[in-house]
Amino acid sequence: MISVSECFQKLRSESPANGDRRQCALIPFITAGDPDLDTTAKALQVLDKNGADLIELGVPYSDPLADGPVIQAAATRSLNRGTRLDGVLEMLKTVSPTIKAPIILFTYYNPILYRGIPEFLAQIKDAGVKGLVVPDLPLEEAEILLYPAKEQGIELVLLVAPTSSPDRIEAIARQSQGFIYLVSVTGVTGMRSQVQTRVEDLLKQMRSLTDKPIGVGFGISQLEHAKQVRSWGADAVIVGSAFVNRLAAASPEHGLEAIATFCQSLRTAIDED
Ligand SMILES: O=P(O)(O)OC[C@@H](O)[C@@H](O)c1c[nH]c2ccccc12
Repeated sequence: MISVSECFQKLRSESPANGDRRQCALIPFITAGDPDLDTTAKALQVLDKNGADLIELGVPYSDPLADGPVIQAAATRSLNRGTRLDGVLEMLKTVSPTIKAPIILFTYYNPILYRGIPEFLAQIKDAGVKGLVVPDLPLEEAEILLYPAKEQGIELVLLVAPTSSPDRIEAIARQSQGFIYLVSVTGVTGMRSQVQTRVEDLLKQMRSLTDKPIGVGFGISQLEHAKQVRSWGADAVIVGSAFVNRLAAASPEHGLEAIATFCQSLRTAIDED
């Protein structure tokens, strides 16, 4: 499995010479263990086969402060089933060699601190994880995680909020590894009726500060949203709640079918001229 950065380099190298029709990565997010870890393993393979370039996998947590109702409910269901980090990593160890999309693990900071940074990083590396997002890790503390992660070949992706000042955006862009996660709206994750046009300005502003890939997430739930974000020049479109919602269907089989179809339709929408 290639790294997060290599994945974006590959996409850029595949973009047409004129450069304006950049390839845009599709990054789905799902919550591990919802409805169960077997289905998560299958879901990762389904997403990989249906157009995902990278995949975000959320470790369920009891206090997901940055998450909206859909992902909070998924985390609760998963925790109630007994999903724990060790089980997620054990599942990943068997699945990651079978998929090409780099896995980006999503976890809040507490579980990392509880396990200890060196131990945590060694275990996720062993499981085949290539990227890490810790939504509640402030930039000021990112370094204590960023450098040890780098040593393990794991790229720590930092988040830019729409309210971040230009200086802060510049500092985050400099530190972020793999790509920069531009959060499109203030508030929590969750499907919204449209993407804020402010994202277009923010993307332009960030382009002038860095040439690192920029992924846009939060509220993207329609094919139109994905096309719009891509037309604004994003290097990746991140979709979470809309996948989590579809996976939580009447049965695991229905859920897997639903995310396969949705992933394929997003892929087509993003690649269309
Ligand atoms: O769910 P949305 O609105 O599509 O947004 C993606 C988001 O779910 C995913 O990237 C994510 C899940 N949990 C997070 C916590 C913080 C930032 C981002 C996330």
